[in-house]
Amino acid sequence: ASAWSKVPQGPPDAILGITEAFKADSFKEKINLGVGAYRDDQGKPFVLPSVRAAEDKVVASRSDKEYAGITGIPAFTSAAAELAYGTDSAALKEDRLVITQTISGTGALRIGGAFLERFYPGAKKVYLPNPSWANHNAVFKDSGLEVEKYRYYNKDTIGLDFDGLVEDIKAAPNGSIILLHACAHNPTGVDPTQDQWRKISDVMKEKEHFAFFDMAYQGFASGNADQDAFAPRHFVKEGHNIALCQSFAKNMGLYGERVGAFSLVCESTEEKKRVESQIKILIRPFYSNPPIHGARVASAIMNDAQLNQQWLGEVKGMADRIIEMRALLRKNLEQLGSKHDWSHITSQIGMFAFTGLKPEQMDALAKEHSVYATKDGRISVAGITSGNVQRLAESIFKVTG
Ligand SMILES: Cc1ncc(COP(=O)(O)O)c(CN[C@@H](CCC(=O)O)C(=O)O)c1O
Repeated sequence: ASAWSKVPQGPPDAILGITEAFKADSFKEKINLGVGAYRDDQGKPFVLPSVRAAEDKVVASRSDKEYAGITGIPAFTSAAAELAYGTDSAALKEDRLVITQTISGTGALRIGGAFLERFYPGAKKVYLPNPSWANHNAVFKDSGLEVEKYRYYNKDTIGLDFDGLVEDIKAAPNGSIILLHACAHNPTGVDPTQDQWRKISDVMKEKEHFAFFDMAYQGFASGNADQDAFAPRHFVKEGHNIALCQSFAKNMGLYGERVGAFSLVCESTEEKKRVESQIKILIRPFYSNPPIHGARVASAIMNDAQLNQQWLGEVKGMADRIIEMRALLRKNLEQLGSKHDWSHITSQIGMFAFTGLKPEQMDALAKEHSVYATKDGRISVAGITSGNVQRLAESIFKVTG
């Protein structure tokens, strides 16, 4: 028998599988609200002009194609660190930060998970918000960590279950690893307020928990990169030595270039050196060293004052279009006479709206209306355009009454 005769058929990916179903639909007015990837008002993928300009510079430089170091392109990682932690960060000034380039945000999470599995002194278990990004579970399980949940979302208020969150964080054994979405929570679009983040930081300090931040949407949530990084920066100011995962897929539109970074705030430069040596030992047998093109483009943007300003303006433009589509969808639903309260569509933030629709209603949207999104009721607002918002509202109205 073949070596693989025992290999079982696996299910399609909860998120990426939606695009496959969308592509298979021949209806010309079909709408894809599945994958969290930005689209312009014509529903087309958007390559930021600042990225095109930076890419032209990179190509014109005729650089060689030598290996990068194991932790990637230094000009990229130092700029990524400044973007995330802020130029005035004590961790940067005191040279206490380990940072490595990674294969986008997923790679950052995986390297982080693998490092914690190998070296975390406490329980090898990570607490994820309920719900969280569909891939978090597998990333940490495959890293060899156990996965638990903490309450995050209140389905009755379609808002944050803050009391439940605090209770579960307090109930976790001291020194637990807690995963936190820095901004634009996926899939709910519900973020703690700054005051709630302050409270979470206090509770986690009391419990000596380890804060593991996933920041996949910096700049993309509010349109302001500093505002979106409030939580990790506050935690570092409060003395938490955090882990942080960055993705440049959404805020730079570098999806397929796979540009990201993983960083760890350490106690001292001496500790940083030891930790960095082990991060390199961990990465080397994984993929040895990262791809250079995307990181060079991101570095060319962040290290050039004019391109960086242009980029930040373009990120704000994307965030603004998302916010506008939220308002349009809510308005259309209300104009159709829907009796439901749709205020969460405009109060949520970032790429996604958590509609509150049930799996069978999401199935109906796909089967009867050619509107594709994940079964949990999440819609990628970036897939909404001024051209399809009316049909989308009508479709949602029909399945929710
Ligand atoms: C919270 C969170 N972390 C990490 C990632 C990983 O992004 P990278 O592309 O590896 O940088 C995503 C992307 N989630 C989007 C995109 C599609 C996907 O990978 O699931 C989504 O949820 O639709 C995310 O939403």
